[in-house]
Amino acid sequence: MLKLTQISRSYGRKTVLDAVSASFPVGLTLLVGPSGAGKSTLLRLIATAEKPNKGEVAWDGAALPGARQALRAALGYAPQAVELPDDLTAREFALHMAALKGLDAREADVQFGAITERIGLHADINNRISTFSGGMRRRLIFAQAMLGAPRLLALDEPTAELDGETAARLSELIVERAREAVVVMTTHLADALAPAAVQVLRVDQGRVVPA
Ligand SMILES: Nc1ncnc2c1ncn2[C@@H]1O[C@H](COP(=O)(O)OP(=O)(O)OP(=O)(O)O)[C@@H](O)[C@H]1O
Repeated sequence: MLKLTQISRSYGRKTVLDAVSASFPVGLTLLVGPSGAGKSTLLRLIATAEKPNKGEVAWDGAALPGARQALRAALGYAPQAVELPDDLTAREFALHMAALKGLDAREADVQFGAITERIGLHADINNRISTFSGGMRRRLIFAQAMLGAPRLLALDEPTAELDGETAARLSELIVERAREAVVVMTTHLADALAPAAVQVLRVDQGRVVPA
């Protein structure tokens, strides 16, 4: 379980999140809200890619920073925009990410094969990332986040830029993982996944409230 208590985050004078409290149990939590509302900011705070100005993040009942390593060890994170190493093949990149997570290389390779098979990327895993389209890059970012069966999965618009069928395949994997993991996902298209979610939270004007 992930818990945020009275979290605030500002950029300069702009307060993006204002004393936000929320709990994220095992299952799928969807974060919705208008563009620029702070959904990605909230996800970066959860993924420890950024620190709040105020407030507390707790994982498994223990507060950060003490619990930061435990949270990171449990984390799979698919940010919205990230620069990928164009010279590597998708598989090389995935194995690099797996090594950073401390996963066994052979096991990670098998997992990467299975995940990419499910999301229609398998035929391309030995191709250089430089040849990848936007949708292929997004699927690769998603696939690396899923390595190691993370107990905490933070996904920023994972189905953006994907066609309906591919988005549905990703969604299936997300829902499967959410059976045993805390999954927090931002989306502009909550309708399709809302029935599978334990909660839908709306981020707007500094607040996070049930949608
Ligand atoms: N590093 C930063 N420096 C300054 N301002 C930032 C930074 N990151 C985010 N912001 C601002 O914080 C606000 C929230 O941005 P965020 O990306 O979290 O919104 P979002 O809800 O994810 O939007 P979208 O749905 O368009 O992805 C925006 O006004 C954005 O300009």
